[in-house]
Amino acid sequence: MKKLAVFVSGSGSNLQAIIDAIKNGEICAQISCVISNKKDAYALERARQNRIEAYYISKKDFPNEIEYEKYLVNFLKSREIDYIILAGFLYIFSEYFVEEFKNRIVNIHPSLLPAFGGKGMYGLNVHKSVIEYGVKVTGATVHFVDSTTDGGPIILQKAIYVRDDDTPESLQKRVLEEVEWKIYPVAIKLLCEDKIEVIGRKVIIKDKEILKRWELRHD
Ligand SMILES: Nc1nc2c(c(=O)[nH]1)N[C@@H](CN(C=O)c1ccc(C(=O)N[C@@H](CCC(=O)O)C(=O)O)cc1)CN2
Ligand SMILES: NCC(=O)N[C@@H]1O[C@H](COP(=O)([O-])[O-])[C@@H](O)[C@H]1O
Repeated sequence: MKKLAVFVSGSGSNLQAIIDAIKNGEICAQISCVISNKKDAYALERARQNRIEAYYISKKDFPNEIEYEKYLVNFLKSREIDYIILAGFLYIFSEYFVEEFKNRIVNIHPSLLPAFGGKGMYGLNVHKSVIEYGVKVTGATVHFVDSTTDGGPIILQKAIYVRDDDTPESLQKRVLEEVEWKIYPVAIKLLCEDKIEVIGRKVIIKDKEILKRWELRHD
């Protein structure tokens, strides 16, 4: 059974979707720990409610970023973590950390990358930019994490239409409910079942049936 570490900074609704998918047997994995860099993140409470080890570990408590990341690497390796799941985690890892877990860190971003990604693009900021730009479709992207910000190989995407009367808040709610909470558990299931192959920037999903079932088929 694969061991997951989930990194969070906020309310943890994506964490909850993953917890629920494990509980209902969709994902065969164990969340070994939840780690947040925000002490008051409700996601930590969600972990505790589900008897998952919850840790507040912040860069602020280390002399610099590299010491923070070295601590995290040792913390994760000592627990023999297989995959690192970023779920609203608002810290950008250096190349050092990413290389320690190459193609074993995934992230969900609330837009159709590469649009509306990069530094400063997180949470409501993304949906504000989407509405201001006037695009007709948006959605979410699950991708591998590399040394860039939001530029890693794309695993899954799903689109929804932007409505004329959407606010950033209404759009965020729909992207979470209709896209994120669906595609992230599917992506993690595929990862844990070794059904994802990465060839350069291309990501091949080796289980077309699950994509069809979740209307994520792309060929
Ligand atoms: N090396 C990588 N690390 C991370 C990635 C990544 O793709 N590569 N994804 C992010 C998550 N993310 C978007 O999906 C993201 C998170 C945070 C930011 C950002 O600009 N953060 C601010 C600080 C925000 C705060 O602390 O309140 C900043 O760094 O100035 C952009 C994108 C996770 N890590
Ligand atoms: N760039 C990263 C980013 O913006 N991530 C976004 O933060 C939110 C976290 O919500 P949650 O804490 O309820 O899962 C989610 O919408 C996720 O896509």
